[in-house]
Amino acid sequence: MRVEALSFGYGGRPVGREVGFALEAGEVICLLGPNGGGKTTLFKTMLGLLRPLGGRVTLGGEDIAGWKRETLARHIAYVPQAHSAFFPFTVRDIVLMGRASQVGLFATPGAADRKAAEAALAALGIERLADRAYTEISGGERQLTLIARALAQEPRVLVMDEPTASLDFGNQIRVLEKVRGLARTGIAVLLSTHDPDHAFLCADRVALLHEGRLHALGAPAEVVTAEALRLLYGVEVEIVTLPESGRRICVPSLVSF
Ligand SMILES: Nc1ncnc2c1ncn2[C@@H]1O[C@H](COP(=O)(O)OP(=O)(O)OP(=O)(O)O)[C@@H](O)[C@H]1O
Repeated sequence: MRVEALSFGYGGRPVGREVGFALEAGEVICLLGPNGGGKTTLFKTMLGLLRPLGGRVTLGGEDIAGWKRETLARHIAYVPQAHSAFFPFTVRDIVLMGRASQVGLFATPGAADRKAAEAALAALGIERLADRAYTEISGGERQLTLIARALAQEPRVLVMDEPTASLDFGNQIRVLEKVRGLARTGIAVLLSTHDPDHAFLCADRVALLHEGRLHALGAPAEVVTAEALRLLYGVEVEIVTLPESGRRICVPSLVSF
């Protein structure tokens, strides 16, 4: 998938300008940027939910602007920020809805669809929630359900908006592991996060969105620096390399200490 000189925003008012990058099969790109920085707006534009103010988004060389919703959904899955629920569908039904792009919105799901849904529930370790109402589970459990729904879709590209935001520490790590596993199967993953350590844990490349522009894009060690985090978030951070593993971690400091 390619994003080419993309400008995006609402009602003709740009939030981001001239953003360009290619998301390759089998890679994970982490998008970092401050609150209100335009990450969700970029994603919605990449998914064809918002019309670009300039530039274009292509998949397999074709501009997605002319694609029907169903065609898009056959290739790209979206995990939105965990939302509140209104209809008491079961978790299994929500995950099965991920198959709608494969079977058609009003077609009855077949055995293969049910199998894909069960496999997605198992992959996220939430089989025990399958018969619970989506309106009666926790925010983190909803997030896991939405990820399972995206998996059931069997997409080429997976766009995830802060997929770890409402998860407990264990589930954050398990979801990042899952993301790496998906990339190994050839899926291209773009995810936003507010935790730069997550970029160190799971990203092949990191993109920084600053004041509506792509400030940097590259290997985590090159892009996630103390200077960059100061610029993005206005805080002091030390990047420490662990002696045994060579892994990097971010250690923020409190100014008043
Ligand atoms: N529907 C909308 N109409 C008009 N402006 C919007 C709309 N949604 C968001 N915005 C504005 O667009 C800007 C970018 O918002 P966006 O949600 O893309 O940021 P974000 O990086 O995803 O933020 P966060 O990290 O807080 O989720 C913000 O200034 C926001 O107020």
